[in-house]
Amino acid sequence: MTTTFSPFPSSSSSAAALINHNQRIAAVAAASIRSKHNNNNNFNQCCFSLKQSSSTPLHLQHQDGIGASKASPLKASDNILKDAEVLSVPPVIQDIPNFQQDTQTSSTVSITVVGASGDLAKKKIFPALFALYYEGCLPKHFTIYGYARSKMTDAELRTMVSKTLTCRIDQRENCGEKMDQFLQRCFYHPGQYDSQQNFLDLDKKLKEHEDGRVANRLFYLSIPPNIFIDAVKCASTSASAASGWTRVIVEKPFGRDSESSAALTRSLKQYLDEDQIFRIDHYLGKELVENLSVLRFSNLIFEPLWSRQYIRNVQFIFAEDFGTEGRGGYFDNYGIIRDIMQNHLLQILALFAMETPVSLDAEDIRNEKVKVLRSMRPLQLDDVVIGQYKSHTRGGVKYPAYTDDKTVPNDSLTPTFAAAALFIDNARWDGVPFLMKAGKALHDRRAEIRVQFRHVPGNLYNKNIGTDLDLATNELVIRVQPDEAIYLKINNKVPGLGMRLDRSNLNLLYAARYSKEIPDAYERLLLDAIEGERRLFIRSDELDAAWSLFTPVLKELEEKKVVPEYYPYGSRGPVGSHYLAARYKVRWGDVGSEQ
Ligand SMILES: NC(=O)C1=CN([C@@H]2O[C@H](COP(=O)(O)OP(=O)(O)OC[C@H]3O[C@@H](n4cnc5c(N)ncnc54)[C@H](OP(=O)(O)O)[C@@H]3O)[C@@H](O)[C@H]2O)C=CC1
Ligand SMILES: O=C1O[C@H](COP(=O)(O)O)[C@@H](O)[C@H](O)[C@H]1O
Repeated sequence: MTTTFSPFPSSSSSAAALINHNQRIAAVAAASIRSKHNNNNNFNQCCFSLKQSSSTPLHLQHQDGIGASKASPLKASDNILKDAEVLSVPPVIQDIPNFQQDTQTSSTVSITVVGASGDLAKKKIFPALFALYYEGCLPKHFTIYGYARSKMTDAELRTMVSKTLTCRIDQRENCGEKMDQFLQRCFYHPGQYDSQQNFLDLDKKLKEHEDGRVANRLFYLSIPPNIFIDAVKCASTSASAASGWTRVIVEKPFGRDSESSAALTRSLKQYLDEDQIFRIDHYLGKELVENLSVLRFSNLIFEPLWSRQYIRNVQFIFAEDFGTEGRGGYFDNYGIIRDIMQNHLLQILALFAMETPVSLDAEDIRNEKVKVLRSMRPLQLDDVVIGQYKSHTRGGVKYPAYTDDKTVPNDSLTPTFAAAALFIDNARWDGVPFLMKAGKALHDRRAEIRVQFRHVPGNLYNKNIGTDLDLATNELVIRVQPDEAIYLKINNKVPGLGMRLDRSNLNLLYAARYSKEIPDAYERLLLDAIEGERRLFIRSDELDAAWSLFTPVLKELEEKKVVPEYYPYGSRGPVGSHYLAARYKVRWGDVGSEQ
């Protein structure tokens, strides 16, 4: 018997019954198809995949037998959904993921982490690969190679990687064993990034592991951008897959302005086709960013409000409560606008503001995102405020200034904070300010989207609200991190005989609602790259459009040597950001007691 969570009241709703019935049928079908395809492989016990073949419409696929067997009644008092109960789009099983099919034909995937000795590889890439392995999401035949100039043996790489691996809080079972098994699949090849011979030697080793199977190869460029092209050239000419696909994940920064980004794209395309290039923006892999489209397009209540008619302004806020510690050398050449706004925040904005795509196919979504970006006005200098953190002593602890970093010049004007007002000149968003704010060394860490709705016209309760109508407008907050949540601020009557209103939140706090730990963005993105799912990766025309919005103002800031407003480490950032917001009659939603 199957227990399916339904949003409708028990069996009284025929619509609910129909959905449940369809889900059951689909789940049974899924289980039977899976059992055919899962023979002989141990993977895919709990991975979801959103993948569309070229010929079939897109469906959310359940690859784990959800609903097929586990019965776990939902207690009225227990608001936490068990994995098996999560409501999903009814699964229609028409499209078996590539690598599930691959295992049928005994293909392999070799993943080479180029720059394996580096910070990102240790912090994110190896742990994400292990998490995928742990969850049974990697194909049966896979090999992981670390590649870098540092001298290391396989055993040394394994020791290095093992220090970075953790088990999920809710899945510690057999973790040590799984780690050992995973580490046995990790190898190391030392080499220069511009040496064809070193990559030929890697190719030989990969072939030995591939053992005559159809060989798919994924290269993850986790190296500084100045050596991207050398590595791509060598990997593509000397270590491409002979029989299967070859894909390359490219890390940001994708250039530092329109020209350098276009030059990078041109160089990459000398060696790779666009569909081999996976430009990563890890914010697109974050759970709540993924959920943005679900929220909009699968709930009737939001989409009709999603326009200038009801939305006063939208805010994209990124804050870190630590400085550039350890990355000052990289950061000083880029600054916060390039590091966070031009990519992470702008990508979220595009997803937020796009029209309904024709389907969930990668190209349909990316087409809509490009249209938004191309409808935007290039950012004006007047609409930007920049800041840089300075040293601050609190509680006897001295926090450094940005320029205290040895790798940062003493007279650096590089912004570690920026606020900006952007506009989308299309019918849906004409005149709506889209405000962005991003900063390091601020008082807290957060990433969120805030949607402030218009005032209620002729509000009967205005006199109960007080003079500040702005405070009484509805606000939808999508908190990307930390403590993932979606909440809607509403006005509510305070219980009692009088008529007093207050603001309350309709709150979906993920930790209270879902028991499963949220996967790291890199897990989702690596899995997608292995599956060939491009939806969450940046296409070259998106990148061009994104750069053309920011390049002129970045040039102006540099040419005019605009001095940033200095703010103390651990503060709320420059006051200039409030003046900027006020110019557009906006108040930042993250300020004040009721956030
Ligand atoms: N670290 C992070 O949090 C994030 C990083 N990124 C991006 O990911 C990529 C990798 O970042 P990260 O791991 O921090 O980078 P690192 O500076 O740690 O470099 C990675 C590896 O590249 C090699 N390397 C470093 N500098 C040079 C050089 N000048 N010439 C040749 N090889 C060099 C080193 O390996 P060896 O000496 O062994 O060859 C190093 O271990 C970068 O593009 C970065 O912008 C993106 C988002 C976040
Ligand atoms: O890309 C980057 O992102 C990190 C923040 O990522 P998060 O997932 O930890 O929020 C930021 O610290 C870094 O400067 C930037 O390059």
